[in-house]
Amino acid sequence: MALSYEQAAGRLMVALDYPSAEQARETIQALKGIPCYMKVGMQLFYTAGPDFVKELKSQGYSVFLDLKMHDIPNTVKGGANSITRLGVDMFNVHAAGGLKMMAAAYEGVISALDSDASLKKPLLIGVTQLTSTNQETLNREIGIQGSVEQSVLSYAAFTKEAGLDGVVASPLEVQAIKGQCGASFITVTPGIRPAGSSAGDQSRTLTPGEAIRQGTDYIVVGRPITGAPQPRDAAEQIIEEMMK
Ligand SMILES: O=c1ccn([C@@H]2O[C@H](COP(=O)(O)O)[C@@H](O)[C@H]2O)c(=O)[nH]1
Repeated sequence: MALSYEQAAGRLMVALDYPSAEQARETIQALKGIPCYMKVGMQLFYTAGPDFVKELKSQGYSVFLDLKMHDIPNTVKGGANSITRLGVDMFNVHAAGGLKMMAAAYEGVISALDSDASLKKPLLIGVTQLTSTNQETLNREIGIQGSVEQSVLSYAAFTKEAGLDGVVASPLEVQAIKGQCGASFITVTPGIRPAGSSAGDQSRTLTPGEAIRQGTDYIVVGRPITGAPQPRDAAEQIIEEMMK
């Protein structure tokens, strides 16, 4: 079924990969009124910090804090507790940290919710194989044998077992993930490239329309919007394509 404008925009996550809050604010201003998700990653968070997340929340945005935690379980539990208290709508950990680490992240979320009844439960997502990873990198450099899809599905199974809400994967793996883990298991898919745009460092890509037709829940788009001469026009074109 075709998506409405609101539905499509709500499934678009704009990656605010900027070196300063000021630069991110320019894009936020350009996109004003578009009810998209905002994704804050390492580059922006390490410079602008929790205050910037709070600023986005005060403007009414849904926020995905993409810090991809990967550490010992106790540390990740503490990190998940702090992130939950920040009030984000979604955050993630690397599935490569293992079942215990992911379960600890979940415990961190629950402990934060238990300590403050006003908090909302964020979606907790496991990163499978980065969308920049191709078959050769996986086998030769990362040292995991088998296909990228097999590895993604294996991580997705452990992510589900740990009680998380879904995974980050490429749009190429969405159908297999949904087939294995169920339709309600959330897929968040970067590696989105509108036709004709440069792949850059992304290896496993589809266009916005193709990703939606694969059944993904959220598409993550950075440079095709932030690097466009008119970011608002680029975002509107992507939303239009998602609605077809
Ligand atoms: O596997 C992953 C996980 C996260 N990302 C993040 O998504 C955006 C994509 O940005 P583009 O400019 O559209 O390539 C970026 O913030 C990544 O850190 C990912 O690409 N792949």
